[in-house]
Amino acid sequence: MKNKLLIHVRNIMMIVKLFCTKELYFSLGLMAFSALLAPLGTWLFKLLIDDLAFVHSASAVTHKLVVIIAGYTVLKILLEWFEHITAHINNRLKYNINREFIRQVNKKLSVISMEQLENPAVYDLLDRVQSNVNKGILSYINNSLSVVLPVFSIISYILLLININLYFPLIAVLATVPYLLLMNAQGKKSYFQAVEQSKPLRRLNYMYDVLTSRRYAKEIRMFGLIDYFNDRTEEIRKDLWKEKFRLLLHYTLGGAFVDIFRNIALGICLLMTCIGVLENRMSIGDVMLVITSMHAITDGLSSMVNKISSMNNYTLYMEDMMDFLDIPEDTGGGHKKIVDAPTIHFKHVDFKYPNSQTHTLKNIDITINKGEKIALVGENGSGKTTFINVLLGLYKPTSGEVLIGGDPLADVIDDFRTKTVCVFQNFIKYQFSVADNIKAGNFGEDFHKQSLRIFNMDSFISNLPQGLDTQLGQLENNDVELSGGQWQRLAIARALSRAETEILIMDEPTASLDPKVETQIYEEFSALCENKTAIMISHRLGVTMLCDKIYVFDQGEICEFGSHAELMNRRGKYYQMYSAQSYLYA
Ligand SMILES: Nc1ncnc2c1ncn2[C@@H]1O[C@H](COP(=O)(O)OP(=O)(O)OP(=O)(O)O)[C@@H](O)[C@H]1O
Repeated sequence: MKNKLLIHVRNIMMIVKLFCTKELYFSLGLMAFSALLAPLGTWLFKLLIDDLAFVHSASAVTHKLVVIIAGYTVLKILLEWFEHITAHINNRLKYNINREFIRQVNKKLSVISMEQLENPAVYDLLDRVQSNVNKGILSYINNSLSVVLPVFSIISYILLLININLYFPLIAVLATVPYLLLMNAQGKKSYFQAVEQSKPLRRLNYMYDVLTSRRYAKEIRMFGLIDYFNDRTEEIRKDLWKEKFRLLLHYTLGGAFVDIFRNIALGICLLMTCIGVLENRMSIGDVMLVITSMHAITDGLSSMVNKISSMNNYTLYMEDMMDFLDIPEDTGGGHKKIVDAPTIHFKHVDFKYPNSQTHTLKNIDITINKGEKIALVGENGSGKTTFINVLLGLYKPTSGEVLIGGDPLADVIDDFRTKTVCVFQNFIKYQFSVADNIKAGNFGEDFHKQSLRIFNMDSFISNLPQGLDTQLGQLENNDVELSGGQWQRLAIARALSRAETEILIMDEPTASLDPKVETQIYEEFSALCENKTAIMISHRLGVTMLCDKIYVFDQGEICEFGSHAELMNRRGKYYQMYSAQSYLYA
């Protein structure tokens, strides 16, 4: 177990490095000043009571009394002002930290390798980071301030109390020890509970999503699944809360028990002070001062202990943040090497998904030359999309190698990705304007308008209410929702918007298109892919006739390849698949 103090120092340094702003220093200064002024108020109040004890008529209001009341009033005004200003600065501080935190997490998320994202332990960590660390960092900072600040006022109150009785501060400190032990134990328990509950919580959030999301609404209603999902959600929620309530009950009972020590300590000091007043050794003002100071010391210490224990608790969340920042990144190799000729060579590639027992790709050994038009066909689950994932460097081969122009993919991946566009099977339907949807394919930059000429995209867009500026989706009332096929056409237009693309990959490009647009795509195919390497995955074998070569996948292996004519002559798997669909192309 590492030294906790060192861990706190390291965490605070990380926070300061990542998030520190002038607001933090200003807020710290104001809070320290307020903490020093508070005991001064108690002391003025004691003087006031002692003075009053000797005044017997209104006319005898002494000059000293007026000065004390004025001083006390000014002090109170100042303290309240500081409180308001600190609250305002803290809000700005929270906003800055929040913004910076989200930026850091998003930056990291975008470079975590796909293999890591497949790992359930990493997924749990991401969940914990996203749901806890934001809160954790803010609490950590607030707590570290709150640990330091009471020190000033506690010392001032101890000095006030020592004047009355040397042992009172010691009694106050000892009375807080049980609280320290309790808080330490509870902080650890609640973290481990959070870790344990992260999996069922993720399932619960998924169920909420299924129940409330617009995209599932149709199916949920049609299959009458509301009660079924509500019951399953309730089951998970009940289990989670049973455990949470158990821990909360421990907190409540433990808190009630340790409070006894603090109140007994206060009782003892009060009794000794009252005896002192009766014996004329102490004043009435001293009684008020003892009560206020004892409360201030025990509350201050409890709050410090509470904050330290929360810091320990949040240290574990901070550890999550550190682990998160340490997750290996898919930096794309970080190489500046340029792809000369984008010849793709899969050299005896095997691939297995991280959580899978079997290989999804087996001994794939093919070369795709620059400018070739390739079709990948095969039954569902035969490995076509996985082949593309490995080609794009989203997953690394388990064995074998992918070479681009003779260089290992990792060495040229940055340049390869700028020269390659892919329309994924589950492409994103951005709830942006049409123009922004297309720009997303061109690194967010303006695009070449001729990319819209394909299969009448330009006339389709000009018929939309605001043309290229039409907002798509369902975020606002006037947004326009497209059909599945229209979204798919837009996704293809997005892919073609980047003029310098050399490799065009399309996974099921015509799946949602009507036969008219599909035919149009086939007619325009050569123009679309002019001078480009094109790789198409398709179950509709009409497109394969336009390709130079067809690779037939079967259970992760390439069982046949050749041109349409060659494969038809061969009368193997491709022939069977094509014959089954031939009525479509008659
Ligand atoms: N992330 C994943 N983790 C584990 N196994 C996966 C993952 N993605 C796909 N698989 C498995 O890999 C196999 C090949 O899937 P892939 O998506 O490559 O097939 P496909 O030929 O593209 O299928 P389809 O024609 O249905 O799109 C399937 O058995 C699938 O279950």
